[in-house]
Amino acid sequence: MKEATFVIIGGGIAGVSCAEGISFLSPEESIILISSSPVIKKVTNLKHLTKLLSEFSVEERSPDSLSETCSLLTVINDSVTSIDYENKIVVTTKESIGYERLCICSGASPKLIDIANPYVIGIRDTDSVQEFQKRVCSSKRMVVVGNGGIATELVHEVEGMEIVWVIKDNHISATFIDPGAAEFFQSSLVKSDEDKTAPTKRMKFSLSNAKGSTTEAGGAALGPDWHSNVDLRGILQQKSTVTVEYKSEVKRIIDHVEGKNLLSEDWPVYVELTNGKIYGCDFIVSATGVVPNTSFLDGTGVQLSSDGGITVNWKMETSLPDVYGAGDVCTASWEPAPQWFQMRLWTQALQMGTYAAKAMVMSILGEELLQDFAFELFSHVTNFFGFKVILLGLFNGQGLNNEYEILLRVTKSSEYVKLILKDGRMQGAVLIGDTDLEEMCENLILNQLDLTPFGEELLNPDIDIDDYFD
Ligand SMILES: Cc1cc2nc3c(=O)[nH]c(=O)nc-3n(C[C@H](O)[C@H](O)[C@H](O)COP(=O)(O)OP(=O)(O)OC[C@H]3O[C@@H](n4cnc5c(N)ncnc54)[C@H](O)[C@@H]3O)c2cc1C
Ligand SMILES: NC(=O)C1=CN([C@@H]2O[C@H](COP(=O)(O)OP(=O)(O)OC[C@H]3O[C@@H](n4cnc5c(N)ncnc54)[C@H](O)[C@@H]3O)[C@@H](O)[C@H]2O)C=CC1
Repeated sequence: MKEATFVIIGGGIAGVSCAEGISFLSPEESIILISSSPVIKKVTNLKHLTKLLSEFSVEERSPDSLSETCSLLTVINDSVTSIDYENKIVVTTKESIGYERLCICSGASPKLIDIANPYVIGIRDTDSVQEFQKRVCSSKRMVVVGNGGIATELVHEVEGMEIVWVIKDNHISATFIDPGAAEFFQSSLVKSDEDKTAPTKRMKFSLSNAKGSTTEAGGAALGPDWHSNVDLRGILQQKSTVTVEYKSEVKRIIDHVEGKNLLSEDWPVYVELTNGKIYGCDFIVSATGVVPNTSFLDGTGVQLSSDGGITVNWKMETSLPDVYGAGDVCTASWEPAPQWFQMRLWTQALQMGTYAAKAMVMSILGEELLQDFAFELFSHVTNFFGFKVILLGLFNGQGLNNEYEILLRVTKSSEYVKLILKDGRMQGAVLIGDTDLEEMCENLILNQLDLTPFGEELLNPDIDIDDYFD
């Protein structure tokens, strides 16, 4: 039987950063990484924008490429089928592997609205993007269900199609942004070019009187800009049109025969929405979140959280002895720092993988572990509708029970800045466009300075606010 001091399940960002972390801290220990996917995901071009915000590329590499940084690492391309935690053995389809410490980084899979319907697809890995591209290039209309990261990206990227976007909420991209930011992006939905103008709004208001807006296992998940090298063009010779169906869900999916009778239009498949409308389309994208890959743990009694993730404590330990978890597969179940919470994102997969490595190495050495600084503040940088989007801390007032103030500055088609303040102290920020405010906001959230004396000047575009804090 093969054996290693450290065994890792998963070749996504969490698993690979865990292997690299162990090799860095304990280069003389053996590591086996088992992954169902033949390629591994490696973080490259890491660029720190601030202490906690970082941008990076994610590359698909052959497992051999890891030998540069991890000399005692063996990568096995196989699927884990079960774990015998009492005897410290991982069972794959071909063999059994012994461990001293195990880290589960098996990621998540798309949670589809109808897993059995061939017209419903999800997007997660390279294979699923190829399938998506195949559908797009021969289609006129798709229905996109969901209002998170994938739906937001697709609606912007796909050309030459009619897109019907079905969302439960009353504004777009609700997983990430507030109604005000959604309004800022709204012009991008009609894909027109607007002039950049001077700031149109700069105001301070409390939430209550804010106007209108209150403010199983496939490959590893895709990397940033996954769509940039994929031709996502439908068969219509025009820009895509987007029809948003707000506050609605898919009530049922209707087959070709019944749908044609109901609608007198000929489409491969139809959806009936909870608002009573029926749309025919070529296919349906279910961008409705993820479900952690844990089926190989059935029968172990491992503690799972209500979202299906493996419960982990602040040391990334699961409820099974010497078994750790990191990335999308796990649910952070410790008392978080006031401005941190979990979202299933690259940055957190990287941070958790690296930190789990440290926790496992410290536990073997019997040394004390301290909580990582990365878990002090939620931070995320991404790109929506062609704009840089930075989210810091409680960027949507999460957990503040609507008891906060918003400072807002909007320059149409250029920037959207929203700061969340409670008792004069900054709790979170949404920075869209090239605002250059990320460092200041990060510092102000971390140091909890009383900002009452600055008032609205904090967002005065004519004042270099950094001068105040030098
Ligand atoms: C289309 C798309 C776009 C995204 N865009 C962004 C973005 O812009 N920014 C961002 O921060 N996040 C983004 N994400 C989320 C991000 O990709 C994930 O949070 C992150 O990659 C999770 O990494 P992970 O290592 O935990 O899991 P995964 O990447 O899912 O890796 C899991 C690994 O485990 C392996 N595995 C699973 N089960 C087994 C088994 N039984 N045996 C052996 N191996 C197994 C898989 O093959 C895979 O190698 C996006 C996700 C998708 C799908
Ligand atoms: N730029 C970024 O940061 C991106 C991040 N991602 C990440 O990848 C993962 C997968 O992305 P998404 O699938 O977009 O998940 P998500 O968690 O971002 O969004 C899921 C959306 O689906 C909705 N939903 C759930 N069940 C539904 C149902 N039955 N009917 C209608 N709507 C339903 C939710 O309300 C939510 O709007 C997530 O972890 C996400 O954070 C994905 C793409 C881009």
